[in-house]
Amino acid sequence: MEKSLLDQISSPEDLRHLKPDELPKLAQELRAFIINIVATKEGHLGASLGVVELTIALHYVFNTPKDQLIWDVGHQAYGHKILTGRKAIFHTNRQLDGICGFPNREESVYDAFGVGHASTSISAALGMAIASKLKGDFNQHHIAVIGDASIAGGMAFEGLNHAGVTDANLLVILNDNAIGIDPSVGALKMYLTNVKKGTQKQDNIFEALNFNYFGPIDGHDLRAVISELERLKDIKGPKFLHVITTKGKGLKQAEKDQVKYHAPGKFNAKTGDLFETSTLEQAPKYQDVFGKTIVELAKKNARIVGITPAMPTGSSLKFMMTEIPQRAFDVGIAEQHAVTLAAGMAAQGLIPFCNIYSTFMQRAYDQVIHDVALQKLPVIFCLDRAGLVGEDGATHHGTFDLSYLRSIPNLIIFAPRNEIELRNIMFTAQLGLNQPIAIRYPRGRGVTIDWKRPFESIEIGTAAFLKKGTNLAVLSIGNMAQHVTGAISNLDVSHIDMRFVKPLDEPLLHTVFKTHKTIITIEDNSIKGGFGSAILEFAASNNYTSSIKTLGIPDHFIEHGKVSELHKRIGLDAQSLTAYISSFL
Ligand SMILES: Cc1ncc(C[n+]2csc(CCOP(=O)(O)OP(=O)(O)O)c2C)c(N)n1
Ligand SMILES: CC(=O)[C@@H](O)[C@H](O)COP(=O)(O)O
Ligand SMILES: [Mg+2]
Repeated sequence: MEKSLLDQISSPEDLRHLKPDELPKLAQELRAFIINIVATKEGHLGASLGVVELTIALHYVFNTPKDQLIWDVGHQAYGHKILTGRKAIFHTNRQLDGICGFPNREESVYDAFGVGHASTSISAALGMAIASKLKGDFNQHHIAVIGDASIAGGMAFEGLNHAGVTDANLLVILNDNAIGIDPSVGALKMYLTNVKKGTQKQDNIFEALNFNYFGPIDGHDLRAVISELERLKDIKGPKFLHVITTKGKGLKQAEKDQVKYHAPGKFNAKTGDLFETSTLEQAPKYQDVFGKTIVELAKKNARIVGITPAMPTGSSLKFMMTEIPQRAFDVGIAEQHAVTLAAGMAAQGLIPFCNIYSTFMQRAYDQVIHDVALQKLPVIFCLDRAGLVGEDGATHHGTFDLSYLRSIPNLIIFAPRNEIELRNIMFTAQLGLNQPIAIRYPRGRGVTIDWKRPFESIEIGTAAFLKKGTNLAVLSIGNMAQHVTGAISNLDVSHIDMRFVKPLDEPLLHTVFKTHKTIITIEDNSIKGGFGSAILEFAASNNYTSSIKTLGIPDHFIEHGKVSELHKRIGLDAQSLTAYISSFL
């Protein structure tokens, strides 16, 4: 049987030997290959389908890996991975010990920069361009490919602003498909829509920033994209190419329902139809408990507002955006702005629930300290995707929040062990705490099917004694309590769900330390500086000499894989915990 074009490509070198009129067939094959693998192995789909032609054109025209190609976020880089020597292992994408779902410098020389979080590509590419120049290499190209939602992130603008006053050999390609995970928002989106209509070319915002602006061009017209890139190669200095694409291109359902097919889960590769899994008799996702509870609370309390930076679907704030649109805000990929916006609202007496994935909150650290905590503004942070998130891997695990938040004065930190606790702390927080609170909860489903129970308020700084035993006490935080409950069912040990990392339930801790010789802390946050560290500090400052063991995320970045596999690997699954705890009895 004749080899397909895709089978003949083990590196972009091979691609560059193809004739231009062979490229559309290659695009077809590449698209089919991505669809086939993602249909069974899961992952991000729509974004990679949308840039198939652009990916081929970039590797065809530029001399990668010498020329540096940087994908913003990197969820659209599947075609890039497949064309750069990873076709044979692409079926391991995002799986334990398989390749990473995002470009990763350790994985390939073609992955010029590690990504996962949005809006970093322009700064990174500019840094490389400046470095090339300082090293005396004037022939290297530096290309950042950034989406329309990511270019609205503050950091992207900071990069453009700097690049515009340099003579760096930088090409920024805007992949404009008018959608992020959810529809793009904001004035820039409206501006780009007008540019596409041809009404706003003369006062081009990118030209105003000293970029040479080209486009917009059809990003699925391979011939047009290649000829434009060839032309731009010879133009020095900062250049901007505006490319119009369709997210999900080539799969009917993915083009039609771009939100669902951003990362659709398993689907039928032939028909494109999703495999619906029954959710009957399953506990709800934490995100849905958040989304439904905020609506319930906001209907009774007109001061409640909801904020999400570009994750209405992922956070389930979309429920409030549908039911109470005037009080629910998607601010785009703008975590820093989301936090300070919440601070401003709180300063005026509103009750903002600011929902940010734990990993993306890392972006807004100064805003949490300077704009919220220092002024004791009662913002309610809901940090979704805390702990290990699974297949997105190291860039996305929410395993640092307890460490980076715990040192901030005035901030209450709470982690629910189940959905009821999440509801009740949301209820408690909106009653008025006069200070900010961070509520962190995990990705995925909880444990309580009948989660919608009447609200009960939670006394700040109180733990829950779940099991009484002798000599050894396990102190857990958040949904790690579920692992511990499973692990100790046959052991004579105490189990306390501490609930609050700050303030700690000190009266209860005094009792625990006085009555147990061994204390084991368990968290799905970094061991360094997290919940266990708080207990160590408590013991040291009270001169307790009990033996304290801290379990949690070890001091290295955790790879991708199923959450259950990762927990097992680091000894946080119930079975490993049983063995560990038993060794002290
Ligand atoms: C700092 C940060 N916030 C949020 C996200 C989650 N996220 C991943 S992709 C994405 C949308 C990106 O849209 P766009 O740049 O237009 O690319 P497209 O998916 O359309 O190709 C978002 C919000 C992220 N990765 N990083
Ligand atoms: C690429 C990216 O950052 C998002 O698409 C992320 O993968 C979403 O994660 P969830 O699936 O947990 O919403
Ligand atoms: Mg987009």
